[in-house]
Amino acid sequence: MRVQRLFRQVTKTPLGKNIPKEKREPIDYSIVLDFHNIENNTPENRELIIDCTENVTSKEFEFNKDTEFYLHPKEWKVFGLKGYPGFYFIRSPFTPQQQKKWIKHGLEHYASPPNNNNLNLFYGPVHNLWEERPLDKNGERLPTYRALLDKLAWATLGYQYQWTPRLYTEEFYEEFPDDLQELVQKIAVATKFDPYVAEAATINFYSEDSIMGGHLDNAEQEMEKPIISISFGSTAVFLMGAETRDIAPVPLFIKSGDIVIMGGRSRYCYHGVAKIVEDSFNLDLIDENDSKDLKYKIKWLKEKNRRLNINTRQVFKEAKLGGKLNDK
Ligand SMILES: O=C(O)CCC(=O)C(=O)O
Ligand SMILES: [Fe+2]
Repeated sequence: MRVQRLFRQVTKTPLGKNIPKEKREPIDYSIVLDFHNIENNTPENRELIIDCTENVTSKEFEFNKDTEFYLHPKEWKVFGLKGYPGFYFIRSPFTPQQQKKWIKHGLEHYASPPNNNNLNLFYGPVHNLWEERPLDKNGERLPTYRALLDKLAWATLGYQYQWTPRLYTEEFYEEFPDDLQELVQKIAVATKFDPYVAEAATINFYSEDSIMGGHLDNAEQEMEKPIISISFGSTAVFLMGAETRDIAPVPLFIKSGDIVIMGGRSRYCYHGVAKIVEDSFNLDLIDENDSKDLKYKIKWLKEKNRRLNINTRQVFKEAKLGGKLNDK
């Protein structure tokens, strides 16, 4: 993906010396498609944007109400991308308060045992990533497991994806969270991908220097159902590629709360994250009145321009959800 290079900042001099952040050559984001600011797009990108809001939100959904987890669907703004039938972009359908609910869940439950994460591989199950530790012998409070938190890169829900053999097996299954299931099933109804059962999810934790190389998600037996991807925190430049690597991808911004649905053709396309935009953390998430715990998590996200991405998949053609669906 050559486009990827456009978002790579030069951080070192030719002699290998670090260039301080404020002295680095700024990145030019003008070619990045922005669903939040339609008028500001280049004419080429403007051509690619299809407003699907009417089609999606004028329907009478049985869930036509706001909840503590998302806004009323009539407030949703939904877009498609020309040439990618089955791709949808929902502009954040969450208030800052609702975004924080998902962030809290993501950081507390989704990233903790029995769900697998990248830390477990080295350190065994870490149950208390966020907890304050007991006072030390001088009565000083020890910090949280900061060093470990800094290394948190991914967690898995439902059928636990096995990264090395690149597969899911029925034996590695953990309960899929109901709130997330509920949300993505509503999104699937709205975008006509129902029935949809999220059987697995990956949670990705990005920080200011993270990228995700171009890849295909094709370990799922069921490829006709979309990947539903929800992000919080800082803004990413996402690259929506094609079926082969030699076709240039479309770069687009994903901001805090935005939802990307990769169904249809886009389900078979390469994609990746080229850049976490500098100083792009969603400042609406900062609220002095929040609990101490929540403020700590938000501060942790903001300090390294972090981004939390949750993406769900249906794994089996006949959804099994760990045997749960057969019990009914
Ligand atoms: O972070 C994102 O927006 C994309 C993540 C992704 O493509 C994946 O986890 O497979
Ligand atoms: Fe992916």
